[in-house]
Amino acid sequence: MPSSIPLKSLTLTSPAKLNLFLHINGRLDNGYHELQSLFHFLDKGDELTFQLTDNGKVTLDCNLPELISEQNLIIKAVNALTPFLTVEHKHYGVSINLQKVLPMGGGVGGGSSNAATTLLALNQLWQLHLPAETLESIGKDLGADVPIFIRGKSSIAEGVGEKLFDYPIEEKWYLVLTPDAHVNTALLFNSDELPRNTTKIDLSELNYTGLSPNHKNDFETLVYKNYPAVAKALDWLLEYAPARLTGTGACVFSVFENQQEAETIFTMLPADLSGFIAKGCNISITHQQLREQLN
Ligand SMILES: C[C@](O)(CO)[C@H](O)COP(=O)(O)OP(=O)(O)OC[C@H]1O[C@@H](n2ccc(N)nc2=O)[C@H](O)[C@@H]1O
Ligand SMILES: Nc1ncnc2c1ncn2[C@@H]1O[C@H](COP(=O)(O)OP(=O)(O)OP(=O)(O)O)[C@@H](O)[C@H]1O
Repeated sequence: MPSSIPLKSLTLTSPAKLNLFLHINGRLDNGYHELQSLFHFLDKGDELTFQLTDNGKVTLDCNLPELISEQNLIIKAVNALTPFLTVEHKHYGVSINLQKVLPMGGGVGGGSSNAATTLLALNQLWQLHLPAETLESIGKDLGADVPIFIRGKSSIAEGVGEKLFDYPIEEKWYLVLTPDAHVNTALLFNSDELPRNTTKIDLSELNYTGLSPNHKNDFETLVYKNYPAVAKALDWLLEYAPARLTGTGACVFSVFENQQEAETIFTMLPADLSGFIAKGCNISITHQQLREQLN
């Protein structure tokens, strides 16, 4: 498509992320935590369709009607971009459809991913031409993980999560279990029982080779203790392979060399547990699709 003809619509997958490790290194005076975490993308996500309109209106439709609200991070992302519309484009609106697939409050970052996908899509549809750094800066006010989804590259996060460094790894297959538990991120960060003294890794010496004991998720013990559904899922996975919590949970995952190995374990999943299989990606699927649709 010639670049002079504006796109009328975009359909993009808004992917899940996993925190392959998550170390808490300390607590700052403002209550926030210094951390180090390896973020990797999965090839599974929510489907978002954006239709350009010329009525100045923003609408959101969703397969889960309870998600249609001004609090939805998609709407917040749209609102954060409207000040960037120029006078001649003030009539631009957008009609958005969200097909929610990812578990919510599961540590796979669905809400942050949706916000980032929205910023990336509207930057194209509304022809805002904002550089990635500006989108990341807008995104960080919507959620700590939004900039990572905007960058779209497997990354190590440092500081309170704002310092990002590319960290591509071998792309493998993940079995993710989705326990029926809603963890409260802020509460966990504030727990007296959260370990906060993991030694900071010198990133020039980091050699990530999978779920080895060299790396961990510092929330895991706390979440295991307080959320029986997470404990059950983790215990089940550990029967077959090393397993870990992502983010502050509730999802847990194991990694496999190929799809077949992951499928073999998945077929043994008891009826009272649920999950999915996905491939790890160094480049977010949103970015892969944007490249294809813009060329
Ligand atoms: C830890 C991660 O799960 C890793 O993916 C995410 O960064 C958390 O992202 P999120 O759920 O979007 O959480 P945010 O809304 O940014 O932060 C929720 C709360 O967690 C605490 N918080 C968050 C990040 C950080 N470095 N230190 C903190 O202490 C703060 O109390 C904050 O109010
Ligand atoms: N577009 C959205 N999709 C999902 N949840 C949203 C969205 N917008 C707002 N939310 C709210 O955010 C909450 C957490 O959603 P999300 O799926 O991002 O959690 P998460 O996977 O635990 O993320 P993280 O790993 O960043 O902690 C939901 O319970 C919901 O109330």
